[in-house]
Order: sequence, then C-alpha cells, then structure tokens
Amino acid sequence: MKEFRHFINGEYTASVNGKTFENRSPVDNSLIGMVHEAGQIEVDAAVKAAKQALKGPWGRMTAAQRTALLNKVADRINERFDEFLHAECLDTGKPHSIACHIDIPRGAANFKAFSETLSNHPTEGFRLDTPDGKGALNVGHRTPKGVIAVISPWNLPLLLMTWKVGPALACGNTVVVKPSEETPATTTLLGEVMNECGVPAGVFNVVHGFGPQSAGEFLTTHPLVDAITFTGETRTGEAIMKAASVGLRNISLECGGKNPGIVFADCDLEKAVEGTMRSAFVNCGQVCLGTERVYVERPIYDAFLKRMKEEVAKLKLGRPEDPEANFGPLVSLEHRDKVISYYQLAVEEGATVEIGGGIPDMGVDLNNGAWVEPTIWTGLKDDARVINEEIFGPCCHIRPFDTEEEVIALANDTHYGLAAAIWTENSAKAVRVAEQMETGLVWINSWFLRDLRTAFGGAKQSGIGREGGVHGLEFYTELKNICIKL
Ligand SMILES: NC(=O)c1ccc[n+]([C@@H]2O[C@H](COP(=O)([O-])OP(=O)(O)OC[C@H]3O[C@@H](n4cnc5c(N)ncnc54)[C@H](O)[C@@H]3O)[C@@H](O)[C@H]2O)c1
Ligand SMILES: O=C/C=C/C=C(\O)C(=O)O
Repeated sequence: MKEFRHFINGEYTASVNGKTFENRSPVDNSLIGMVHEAGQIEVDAAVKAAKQALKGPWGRMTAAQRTALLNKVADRINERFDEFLHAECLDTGKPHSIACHIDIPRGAANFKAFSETLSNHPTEGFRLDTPDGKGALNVGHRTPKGVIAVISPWNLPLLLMTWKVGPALACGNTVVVKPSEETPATTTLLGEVMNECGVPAGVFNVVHGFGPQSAGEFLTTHPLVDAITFTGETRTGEAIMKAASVGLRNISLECGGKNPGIVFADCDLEKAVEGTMRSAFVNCGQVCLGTERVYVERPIYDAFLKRMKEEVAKLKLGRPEDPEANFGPLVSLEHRDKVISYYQLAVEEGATVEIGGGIPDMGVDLNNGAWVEPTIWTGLKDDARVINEEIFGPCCHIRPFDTEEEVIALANDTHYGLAAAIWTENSAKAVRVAEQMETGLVWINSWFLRDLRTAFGGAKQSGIGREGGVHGLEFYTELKNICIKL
C-alpha cells in the first residue's frame, strides 16, 4: 500500500499519532494509498525546521547560488517528467494528454521563471537634496520575508503549488506547503527532487491534512509563519485572512471566479468556439479562470450554440492513459455531488439543457468514479444561482446580447473578478471592452495564454494581491529603505 508521508527537514516522516486518511482515484474510486494527517506536532516541527533553515546554508547563499539550485530543481522535474505525470494523473484523473502539456511543464517552468526575474530585477534608488547641499542616497534593499505557508488546491496541484514555491524560494524564503487533501502526490514527490538537487534540509517542507482543525488551520495559525499564500475558494480565503490577522501576517489570496466569455458577431467563429470549448471544459471545467457564463451577440448566437454543441458531443471521456481521451472525471465523488446539485438546480431554475446535464454511463469498471457529462444550458434568468455561483465543473450557460453596453454590464454583474475572455476581430473594440472589465485578467482572442512575467490575480472577491514576475517580489520580500547621508 502506497503511503504519503510529510516531508520535514529533508526527511519523510509519519505522524506521531499514526493518523492517516485514504487517497482514492476519481477514475474508479479505487484506493491509491494512505496519507498521513499532520497534527500540531508535525506542523510545529515543519515550521521550526523552516525557521531554522533561514539561518543555515540557505540563508547564507547568494541570490545567484539560490537561483542555480532552483534551475536544477526545474531540470530534475523534467528528467522525472513521467513520474510526476503519472502521480498527478492518478490523483486527479485528468488525461495524460492534458497534464503533459499544462501541469508538469509549468511545474518546472515556475522555478526557472522566477529565478530569471530575480536575477534581472533592479534596485530602487533616489537621490535626495539636503540643506547642506551634500545630499543623501536612498537605496531599496530586499530581504526574504521568512517562513511562507503555502496552501494549495487540487485542480492543478503541481502547477499551483510551484507557482508559489518558485518565487518564495527564489527570494530566499523557506516554505511549509499544505497541498490539498485530494492531491498529495506530486508535492510529496517534489521533496525527493529537493534532496537530489542539494536544497538544504528545512527549506522545503510538506505537511498533509485537511483545512479546519487539521494541518491547514494549524499551519495558518502558527505564530512562526511570517506570511501565507493561498489558492482556493473565496470562503476559505476569508478564514485564512482571519488567521493571518493575528500577528499582522501578510497574505496573498488567489480565489474563485465566475468568469464571463464575450463573443462578438465580428469574431472568427471557429477560433471563438475552440477557445470557449477549452475555457469551459478543459480539466473537466476545474480551472479558476474557466468560463461559466458565455454571452454571444445575437446575429451569431444560433450558429455559435450549434457549433458548441457539436464540439461537446465530440469530447472523448476516458481513463488518463487513454491517448484519445481529452476529458476525465471530476476530482472526487464529493465534488461530483456539488456539481450534480447545480445540474439539478439549473433545471429547477428553468434552464434548457442543450446537451449533457447528467452522469454518463462509463461501464462497470468506471461507474464508481466521479464522472459527469459536459453540459451547456440556455434560457436562465440573470439572477439565477447557476449564473451567479462558482460551480467549478464542465458546464456553461450561453445567453444572447444586443449591445456592447449591455454585455459589459452583464459580465461585471458578479461578486467575482478573476478573468474574462473577449472574442472579436475589432481590436479597438476588444481593448475598449477589456478596459471596462472588473477583473484582474482579460484575454482577447485567447484564454489561459500565460506569460509568467505578467501580473496574475483577481479583483473583487477573487483575491487579494498579485503574483507573477516582479509583482511577487512585493509579497515574498520585505523592502527596506537604506538612507545614506553623503
Ligand atoms: N484564483 C486562482 O488563481 C485559483 C486557482 C485555482 C483554484 N482556485 C479556486 O480554488 C477552488 C478549488 O480548490 P479547492 O476546492 O481545493 O479549494 P479549498 O478552498 O477548498 O481548499 C484549498 C486549500 O485550502 C485548505 N483549507 C481549507 N480550509 C482551510 C482552513 N480553514 N485553513 C487553512 N487551510 C484550509 C484545503 O485543505 C486546501 O489545501 C475554486 O474556488 C477555484 O476557483 C483559484
Ligand atoms: O485554476 C486556476 C489556474 C491558475 C493558473 C495560474 O495560477 C497560473 O497559470 O499561474
């Protein structure tokens, strides 16, 4: 039986109290292994190891030495690509064909990109005139913030965890990671890579467990944690913000979304269909940036809907290792219950189910898994719960619109503000609409096209702060101003 242990101070360790929980495959509900659940003792040991490591060889390294090590980590992830791919797909059920293009390459790239950013970032400097005429120089000096708690979700486990660990370590911090209880595998495997590359013990630590009254809460309330970076649901973000208020610790929150797609009549229809298909259905719709509300300008509404239904019908559900499969199960049976409850609610709220809407028959081998049908609805009122609440499943609602003003108001009519996608061949209009989106991210004629040098994060209830490129430096370092009187 496979066991997922904590990784503390460079060693894999079990919980003192022997507590474990099951890790099951969403493909067929078979048992993958047992995960050790951290109590206060393990979390305390991990945080203290991380604190101690700040004073050891890691703390004495130059930025160049640190970034060289992190580049090695990226290379080693690529060398062990198949192991990471297998572990990620076993935990999540996602198709290899998708994880090998998105999850694993980005897991490695996240270490390279921030090493580069850090190496090339200038220092702030101001010359001040003084009454004696001699002046003073002000120089900005960045130091690591200390021990960073990283709390990550299950939808893109390696990608979203390294997206935080990469910049945190590049800036000289140490980390304690609490991966999602649903997806412990790739974070655990990364411990091996850290040791192989010679990252000093205590720099990267992992504790497993749940949120409330478990590893997540113990970690975020630990007084020796200096800052908390989180990706997950908005409501969890609120709990973490409360925990961080004790001791005035800094937070970075990347939370949920209910993202609009806006399709103008002058778009390239095939490009818009292809992009909207990806944004609604890739990763079984479990992407925070995914489109769950699609607004289509009336002259092309019927044609767009028809093409979307044709493409949904072509999605190939299957096991992760099936090379033809491009659509896997949801992450867990629990999450399927949530998604299916929205499928039922949509009907109660008066939706027309254009395609899907239920649980597919996958045959005896897979029917115990967390499978759902990709689904398109039309006909819901704008105040329906299905239009306003994040579902995080493979589904979207498509609605016609008549004017630019109308669609801007509809797109912004949400508490969330993560991302929007706009489809039109008229660049002036695209930029005009993009500038009015109340979101942290807008894609024009694309979706999830990522440049890791850019700011990433959400407006409104989709988060607090920005990470990516130099923006992460604000969170992961303390900026000290040194004033030198000349
Ligand atoms: N904005 C983004 O960049 C982004 C990216 C991916 C996912 N998400 C969001 O994540 C959600 C899906 O992920 P999820 O279901 O794993 O989210 P979640 O909030 O349930 O869990 C995320 C992590 O927080 C931990 N946690 C839960 N309660 C906690 C508590 N009280 N204290 C400390 N830790 C706690 C969980 O164990 C898990 O590790 C969706 O809402 C999605 O939109 C956002
Ligand atoms: O599910 C959410 C996806 C988030 C993506 C990133 O954080 C990223 O691409 O860096």
